Amino acid sequence: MTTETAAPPETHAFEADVSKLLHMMVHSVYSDRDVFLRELISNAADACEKLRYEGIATPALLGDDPHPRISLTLDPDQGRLTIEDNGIGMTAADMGETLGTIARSGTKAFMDRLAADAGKADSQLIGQFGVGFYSAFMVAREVEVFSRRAGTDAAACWRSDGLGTYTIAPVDLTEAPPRGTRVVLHLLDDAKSYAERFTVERIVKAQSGHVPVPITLLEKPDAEGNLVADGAALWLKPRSEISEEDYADFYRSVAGQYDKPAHTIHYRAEGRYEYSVLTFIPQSKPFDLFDPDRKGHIKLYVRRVFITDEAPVLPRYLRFVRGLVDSTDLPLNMSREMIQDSPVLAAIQKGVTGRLLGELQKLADSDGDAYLQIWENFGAVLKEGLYEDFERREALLGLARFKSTRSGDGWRSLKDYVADLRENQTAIYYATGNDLDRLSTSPQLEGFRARGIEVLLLPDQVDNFWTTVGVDHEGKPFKSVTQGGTDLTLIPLSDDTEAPVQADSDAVDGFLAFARNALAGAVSDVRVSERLTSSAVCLVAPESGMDRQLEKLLASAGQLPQAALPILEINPGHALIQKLAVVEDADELKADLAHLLLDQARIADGEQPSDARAFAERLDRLMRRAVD
Ligand SMILES: Nc1ncnc2c1ncn2[C@@H]1O[C@H](COP(=O)(O)OP(=O)(O)OP(=O)(O)O)[C@@H](O)[C@H]1O
Repeated sequence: MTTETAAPPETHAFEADVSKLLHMMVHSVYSDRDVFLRELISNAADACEKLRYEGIATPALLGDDPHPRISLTLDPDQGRLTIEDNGIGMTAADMGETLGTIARSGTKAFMDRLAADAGKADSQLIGQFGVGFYSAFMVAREVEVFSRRAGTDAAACWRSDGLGTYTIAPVDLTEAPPRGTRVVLHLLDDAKSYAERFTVERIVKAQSGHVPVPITLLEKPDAEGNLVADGAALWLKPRSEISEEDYADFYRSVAGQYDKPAHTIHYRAEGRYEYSVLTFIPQSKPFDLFDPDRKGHIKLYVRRVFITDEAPVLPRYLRFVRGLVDSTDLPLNMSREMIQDSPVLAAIQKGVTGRLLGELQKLADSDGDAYLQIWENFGAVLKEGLYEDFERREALLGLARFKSTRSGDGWRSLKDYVADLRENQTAIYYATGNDLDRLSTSPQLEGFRARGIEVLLLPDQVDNFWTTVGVDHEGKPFKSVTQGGTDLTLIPLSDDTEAPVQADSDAVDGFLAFARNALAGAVSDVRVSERLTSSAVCLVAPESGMDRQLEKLLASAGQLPQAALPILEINPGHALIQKLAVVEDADELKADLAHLLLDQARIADGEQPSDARAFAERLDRLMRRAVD
């Protein structure tokens, strides 16, 4: 059988982004060029898995060659390395779509980072992201891809020197694999060692030993092939037979990560449903951790057949976990969409989520330092579960670690917090913000410090949300230090704290009334504070109102028409307030000072004065008075 080969190759220009990427690859100073082989083997394995999946519905695609395989053929004389698979293959149109554009989401993220770094070709970045097919140009002066899509009678060749253009042309069927893809690398002079057995074998063993497709190595084009990786599914082997390196290697190939796993969880669930789980918690934050789509990365297999990595195997707040679940019970011939809605998948999700949280708790109990490393990387994501997963809120609260007015450089658990509750303390106090340093010096904390009451300092955006959903712990509600009254007076001052000086309350009341009037429209009330010991003023939210930080966040996102007016709290023991309270007949000065005090409280909260011009004028008047 032959195809029409007369058509001349069509020349195409790479997408602008691809050209940029290629330029970088070619001029890369990245020392670990070996990664190109992992990328190409992983593409070949993906192609085999895609075929395995399509072969379920259309067994004819597999023909008389049902077993997936990858071969690596070396040609040291010609300086060539060929990677061939009998997977799904590509049509000429597929090649145009996938090998001239950037398909890979990781590569897109890589390009974004590159753009953000003003085009600096940082070799570290290549290592961090991996850049798929194009990494071939780190070692090759020319790349040819011969491919034949399963079930078709046509083959095509893609060819490029990586310098701006590529060609696609139909080729005779004898030039392509009977099914699948052959990638031929014409190696650069300084990359000829990639056509040597020793080098290639070492790299495969180190990087791709656990891809679920067997890999054979041919030392020369016509040599006998040697098996260098058996394609056995690592996750189905007993734990006792798997070394830490095996796990780390598998993690890198399954997760496309370049670090080591911080924690590995491998087990087989037996009972109503049977499935194997092999998951990893990365050691560093993946680049897409805070992408808005919050996509998970667990691959779903059914009896060793890769089905999808889009299924919601884990809740979104566990999206940092990498790995796979292989189910025995899901039917293989179900569409991906139906699988997503299947009760079996729901049961698996429940089981795996519970187990992962349980394992994290075990780690927290047995190796606090290792656990804290995980929390530091992923705590902000796990806390989303406090908001979204009511059923596991207790478990998640148990896992949560916090910075607090007592944590110093360490972290505090709620168990620690509750153990140190002060007499009469009925709530767990917290302050939210986006800057830990500013939070820890905020005036609202003064009264709590004076009473030795610990305040949790919550700097992540998600903290503004979960704290509002009625969370409590051991019967103690969470309460914002900037919200409503505090009843702090019921809690005694610490022994080393002097009782605040109380000013003549009539005079203070008079000033409060004056300030209420002067600041009408800017605050909802002006009142005496229990929170302050050294600062003169602070702003708080009304008792029934939203926490101030959340309100600001929602208002700035346009989700609140207008933030509610705050309450200005005044420290009656503060020298300035005491003096101000007894000033008579100087209403203009007192009004200026009341406004300046309000602006001062806003600034302490990380805000701007409400009217910059009026603020400057008031300050100007005051400074003139001071020097007159
Ligand atoms: N051996 C192959 N067989 C079939 N298709 C391939 C093969 N190699 C590459 N491709 C196609 O080219 C595309 C681009 O490959 P590339 O490695 O750049 O990204 P990717 O594999 O899609 O990325 P990711 O690893 O993030 O999924 C692949 O998605 C696939 O469609």
